[in-house]
Amino acid sequence: MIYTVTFNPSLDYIVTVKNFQTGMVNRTVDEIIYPGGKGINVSMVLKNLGFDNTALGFMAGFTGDEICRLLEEKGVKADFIHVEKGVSRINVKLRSNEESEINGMGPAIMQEDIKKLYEKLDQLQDGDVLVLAGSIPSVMPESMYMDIMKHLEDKKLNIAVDATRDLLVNVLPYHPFLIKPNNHELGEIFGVTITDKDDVVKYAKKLQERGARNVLISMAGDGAVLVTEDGQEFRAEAPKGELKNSVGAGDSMVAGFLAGYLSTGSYAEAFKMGVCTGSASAFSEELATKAEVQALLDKCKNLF
Ligand SMILES: Nc1ncnc2c1ncn2[C@@H]1O[C@H](COP(=O)(O)OP(=O)(O)O)[C@@H](O)[C@H]1O
Ligand SMILES: O=P(O)(O)OC[C@H]1O[C@](O)(COP(=O)(O)O)[C@@H](O)[C@@H]1O
Repeated sequence: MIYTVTFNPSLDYIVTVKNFQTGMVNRTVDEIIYPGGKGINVSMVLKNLGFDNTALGFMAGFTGDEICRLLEEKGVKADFIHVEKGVSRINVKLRSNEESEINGMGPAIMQEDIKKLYEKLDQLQDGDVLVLAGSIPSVMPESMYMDIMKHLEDKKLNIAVDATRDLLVNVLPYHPFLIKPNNHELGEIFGVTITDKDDVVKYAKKLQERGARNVLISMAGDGAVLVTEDGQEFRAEAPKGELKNSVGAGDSMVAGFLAGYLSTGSYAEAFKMGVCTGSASAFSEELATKAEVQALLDKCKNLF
């Protein structure tokens, strides 16, 4: 089975404003709400690609109820823990001359809620895939994902982690199957700015030296790089197309990579599938469908 964990789900409120001006009243010309949060997006795309999975995590308040309702409407299996205080986030994605995001910090999660999550995770079996993705509420320790991996150390799981800074770096000694920082997040870890693919490979390998098995680095419109545990290295330019909504492109890439790997056992195929799923979501208003991904795979054979 595949499980995703989203500590900090969201409603993504995507608004378009012409010529956004700070300090002024701005009015939207388009607005839409999607369920979001990194693990949830991975679950939705895996479902679109035909991979049964369960979304785990924490929900709170009326926004949490709406996220659950939207997921049910989409047929995504979910088993969330409802926390007592606060509300799940509404993350604002502002599209104007530039894209800006305001992501909330999320409601507090109590120790007894964490205990309930561990009870669910204790049901995982050898061979299962677990995705730990996204930020955690600001009051929680940056060791959270590491603590989960440590707790599950005796099971033979493939664990993917998509997080930033210490939340990610702390898991490396526990040998995550996959990590997927983007090039900016990779640079942030080492205190450098990374733009070219030689540097991406250099720093991705440093994360492998610290324990990561496979490191997938996304570079938005500049493509992606993968370094694998068996010493292979893959680079690709991004597929060309009209950018419609990049929110969730990274999460789609994680879902595509896992789907590709689970169906073929090949890192080359997983990489292609990851890149094309990320781009198919970027070229679509909503998250990529299987047909959109397949069309891009067919069109982009020359990129790989
Ligand atoms: N503008 C774009 N054009 C083509 N592909 C894109 C674009 N933006 C994102 N993608 C695809 O989605 C993947 C993940 O995007 P990225 O923005 O790097 O992730 P994240 O959202 O995690 O920062 C990229 O590697 C690429 O394949
Ligand atoms: O948990 P974080 O890091 O605040 O990110 C949450 C946000 O990221 C998203 O999961 C999208 O992520 P990507 O664009 O990186 O794929 C949104 O749905 C959500 O609002």
